[in-house]
Amino acid sequence: MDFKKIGFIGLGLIGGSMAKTIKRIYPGTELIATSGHLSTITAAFEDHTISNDTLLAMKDFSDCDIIFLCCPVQKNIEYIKELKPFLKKGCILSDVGSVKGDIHESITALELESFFIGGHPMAGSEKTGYQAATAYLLENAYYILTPTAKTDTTVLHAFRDYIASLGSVPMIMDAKTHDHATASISHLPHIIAASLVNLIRETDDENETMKTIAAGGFKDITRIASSSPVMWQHICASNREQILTLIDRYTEELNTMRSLVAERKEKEIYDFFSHAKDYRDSITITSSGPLRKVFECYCDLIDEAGGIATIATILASNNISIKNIGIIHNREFENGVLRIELYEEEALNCAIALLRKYHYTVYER
Ligand SMILES: NC(=O)C1=CN([C@@H]2O[C@H](COP(=O)(O)OP(=O)(O)OC[C@H]3O[C@@H](n4cnc5c(N)ncnc54)[C@H](O)[C@@H]3O)[C@@H](O)[C@H]2O)C=CC1
Ligand SMILES: O=C(O)C(=O)Cc1ccc(O)cc1
Repeated sequence: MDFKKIGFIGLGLIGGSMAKTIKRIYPGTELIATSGHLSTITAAFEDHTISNDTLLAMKDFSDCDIIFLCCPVQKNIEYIKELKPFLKKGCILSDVGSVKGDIHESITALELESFFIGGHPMAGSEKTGYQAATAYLLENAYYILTPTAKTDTTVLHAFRDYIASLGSVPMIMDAKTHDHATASISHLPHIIAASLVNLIRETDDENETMKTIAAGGFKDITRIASSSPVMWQHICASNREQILTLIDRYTEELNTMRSLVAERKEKEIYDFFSHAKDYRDSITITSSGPLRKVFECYCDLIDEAGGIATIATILASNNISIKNIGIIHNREFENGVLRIELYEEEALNCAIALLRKYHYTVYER
């Protein structure tokens, strides 16, 4: 299937990243977009991602082969009604929203099932807006597709292959399974992060002692509390039932822990953390998705001129190619450490053994 012209309604972090990815991989595809703000359209026109430089009406999307709805979830649903009269025959209507049940209900009510394939890239960040969009955000990320009962199989496969050609990893499932899973692994965590931040905001003293000394753990677990409030307001309204069930289940979990602490049940408290650790350790951590495994180690730099060159020479003279190398400073390595990325596991293991042989301190994570 040849997708020559693609439209975006909403061009923020996700819509903008989709558009930039498509332009990178298929520079000949014409992309058009509308958004809440003209400045977004101007920016995307000026960087040559889209071909229009004004806000568009729904009729302007009538010759698109694919239309991606990329606004907050309830706004996407509103747009479907407005778009209906202008969908050309064979156009694929899709979305990138974090909730799928609601939009499928509207699609059914509007008898648009043959046009619609729901979508949800499982990547993103706490940032918002076109300025945060990148042509690589969705690379290697799972991209869930939720077809309708009336989606043509050939069309579904063509769309799935197109998503794969953009570098994401398509996964087909039904809307209910999607909403149940995302309520657990995404929606509840965002609620917990925000509630934790609000708790600290409300209980901190006038010197902001808590905010000042907030350690890495607090920052790690609350990064997503910086996400768009309007986006999360829409998600909570749209996946209401699943989220309510999860909040109840989580409240039970907290109450159980509360009782264990109150009753000083040391063995059970140990088990609580130990079970969590084992399960968390079993979750593969990759930089942005399921495919990319990073083969990296961290090495203390000896403070002398040519320190990096010495390490590079040791590796090169043993036929180990370096994929990436650089000094990083973070919470864990405040004074800086050399991050070395290799191409494969065997090379990583050899590099670690070699560097240790030369008395470097090497950290694996
Ligand atoms: N932020 C993330 O990490 C992820 C978000 N999503 C989903 O992607 C969708 C978009 O989210 P983001 O790109 O993060 O948000 P964003 O805030 O970066 O962009 C939203 C876009 O929708 C437009 N918009 C908002 N209200 C509008 C209105 N009333 N009329 C016209 N345009 C309007 C904005 O102008 C902007 O172009 C949401 O449905 C969200 O659930 C999916 C995966 C990850
Ligand atoms: O930044 C993060 O870790 C996220 O969790 C981003 C995110 C937000 C919403 C989604 O529907 C999917 C991914």
